[in-house]
Amino acid sequence: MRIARYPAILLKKGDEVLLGLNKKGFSKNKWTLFGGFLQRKETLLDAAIRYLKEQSGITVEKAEKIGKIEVKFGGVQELIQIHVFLAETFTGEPIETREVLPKWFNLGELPISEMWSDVPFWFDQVAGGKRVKAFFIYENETLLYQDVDSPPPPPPLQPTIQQPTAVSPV
Ligand SMILES: COc1nc(N)nc2c1ncn2[C@H]1C[C@H](O)[C@@H](COP(=O)(O)OP(=O)(O)OP(=O)(O)O)O1
Repeated sequence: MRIARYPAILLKKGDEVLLGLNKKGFSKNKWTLFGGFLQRKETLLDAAIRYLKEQSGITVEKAEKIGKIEVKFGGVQELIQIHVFLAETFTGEPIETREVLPKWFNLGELPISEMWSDVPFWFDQVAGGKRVKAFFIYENETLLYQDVDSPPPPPPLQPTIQQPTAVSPV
C-alpha cells in the first residue's frame, strides 16, 4: 500500500490554537492544521515549518514532533500519515493566503463541525503537549473506526557513565 506522508503543525498561543480554513484541495472548506504533502528531499520538520509559513505567514524556528495520525479511506490503496508537530514560539501575524484563511480559536471553541471527524479523538492531547498515535478508517467522509493510543514520552537521554573498575586488595 502506498503511504502519503503529510507534515502538519499546530501552533499554540496560551489557550488558543491557530487553524487554517482550506480554500481548495482535499480538505476544502475544512479547518485543519497547517500542512500538506511531503516533497522530495525535505525533512518532515522542515516541511511542516515551510507549510506554516506559506499558509499563514507565521515563522517558527523549532517545533516538537508530538503525534502520528494515520488515516485510511475505504477502497483507497493509500495510507495517509499525518506527522503532527507542536510549536509555541513564533514570529509574525497570521495573514490570509490564496489557499488558506488562518484564524485563532480558543481551545474550548474549536469549529469541530467543520473539521475532519478524527480531530476530537486526539486534538486536546496534542494541544496539551501529550504525544499521540492514532489510526482511523473513513468511508467517504464518515468515520468508521478509531484506535487512539498515547505512547509514553521517550526516556531522557542519559550520559554513559563509566563505572570505576573494582581494585582487588593485594
Ligand atoms: C482525512 O483525514 C484527515 N484528518 C485530519 N485530521 N487532517 C487531515 C486529514 N487529511 C488531511 N489533513 C490535513 C493535512 C494537512 O495539514 C491539511 C491539508 O491537507 P490536504 O490534503 O487538503 O492538503 P493539500 O496540500 O491541499 O493537498 P491536495 O492538494 O492533494 O488536496 O489537512
